[in-house]
Order: sequence, then C-alpha cells, then structure tokens
Amino acid sequence: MSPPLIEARQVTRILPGEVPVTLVADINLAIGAREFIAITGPSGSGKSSLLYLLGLLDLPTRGDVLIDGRSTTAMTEDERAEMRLSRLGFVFQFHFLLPEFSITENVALPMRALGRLSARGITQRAEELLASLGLADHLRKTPDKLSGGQRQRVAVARALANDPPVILADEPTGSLDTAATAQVFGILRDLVIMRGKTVVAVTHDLNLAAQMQRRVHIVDGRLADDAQAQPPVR
Ligand SMILES: Nc1ncnc2c1ncn2[C@@H]1O[C@H](COP(=O)(O)OP(=O)(O)OP(=O)(O)O)[C@@H](O)[C@H]1O
Repeated sequence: MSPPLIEARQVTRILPGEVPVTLVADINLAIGAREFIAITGPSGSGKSSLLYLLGLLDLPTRGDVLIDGRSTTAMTEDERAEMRLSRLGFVFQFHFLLPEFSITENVALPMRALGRLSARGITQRAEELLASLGLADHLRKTPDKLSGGQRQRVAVARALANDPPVILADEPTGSLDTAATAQVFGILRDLVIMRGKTVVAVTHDLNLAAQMQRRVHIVDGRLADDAQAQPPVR
C-alpha cells in the first residue's frame, strides 16, 4: 500500500521567546489521495499554522511531517523546497500573484523554478491550465485587470502548475463575495472529483466545510475532531 501523501506525526510548533507560544501541539494526521478536507476551528486555534507545517512552509519544533512516506524534518532546505514545488500546491486568501507579470507568466513561474519543461512547454501548459479554469480570454492580462474570483482562479492554476497531488489552501474564499465563493469552491471540489487531487482547505465557512468529505477540527492547537462525511464527496 502506498504511504499517505502527507502525514503529521506528533507535530508540535512552539514559537520561542520570553513567553513561548504553542501554535499546534501533538497533531497526528494522515492525508491520502483524492481527499477533500476542511480544517476548521475558532479564530486563532492554529489552523493556518497547521497548514503551513503540512506544506513545509514552517518546521515543527517536535515531531515530523512525512511527504510520500519520507521524513522532511531531516531534509535540507533545498530538498524541502523541491518537495514543495513538485508535490504541493498553495492557494492563499490573498492571491499573492506578481502584479507586474501577466497571469500566464505567473502560472509559469513554479514550472520555471522546477525546471522540468522547456520554455515553450511551460507557456503551453500555463495557457492550458488557465483556459481549463475559464480564463482563456485573459492570458496576457496582469492580475489587476481581473476580478477577485478570476485572480483566485489564477492562483489555483499556479498551484496546479507542477501537477502536485495535493493543494493546500488557506481561506481560499475568505476575500470573495458569495458568487465568487461558490465558483472557487466548485473549482476546488472539481480538482478532487475530476483531476484526482487532494485538497486541504482552512476555512471559517462552516457551510463550505459541511460540503467537504472530511473535517479536521482544531481547538487550542490540538486536533479536537476528525470526521468523515458519509457518503464521500461526489
Ligand atoms: N508569528 C507569530 N507570533 C506570535 N503569535 C503568533 C504568530 N503566528 C501565529 N500566532 C498566534 O498563534 C495562534 C494560532 O494562529 P493561526 O493563524 O495558526 O490560527 P488560525 O486558527 O488560522 O486563526 P484565524 O482563523 O484567525 O486565521 C494565534 O493565536 C496567533 O495569534
């Protein structure tokens, strides 16, 4: 059997200082293929901190995060960066697109960084990804020419650039209106259903979380509940 895509083992993150702050404590979590997971919990409970640890954007103080069964705490920062680029995609609340580049160039950047495709192949894939998310008419535009929902779709395309099995999203609909929220949420769900991705999303929105297959609830930095919906998402 293949190992989980991501596995947290006893993950604890403490910010050092005169008064140390525990962000997350003793988290055990295994994330498999084709899962649609909400990370929920009160404000300040550690949801984003956990997502950053799962995404190798932060390092645990104790414990380990395994990607494809491989321990990452003992890796060099270069090895972790390669793992992030090839195995994980990120979508944040604020899109973090580079304003001076076209959306095609924004989506091309992670592919350039990984260096596995030719320049031509990279542009072609960026355009195909954007077109598959309904942005074919906007390929040469810079992000400021698009709506919030469109920008978030570009961020999804960028997250998919290197075809990672997992997309990690931090409040991906947090700055969108109702219509754009429904659209971006639908896109994330389709990543699971149509493209076989695993999507892990931090959300305040309990209505969205209720539509997801699994809900991981965090309280005071600890895993308080891990519930699977029956039947699974379709
Ligand atoms: N760099 C930091 N320095 C000090 N405290 C921090 C830092 N990062 C996070 N915290 C605190 O750690 C706790 C967990 O933060 P985190 O952002 O993970 O929670 P969250 O559940 O995602 O919150 P929210 O729902 O409000 O975004 C919060 O109380 C936060 O204020």
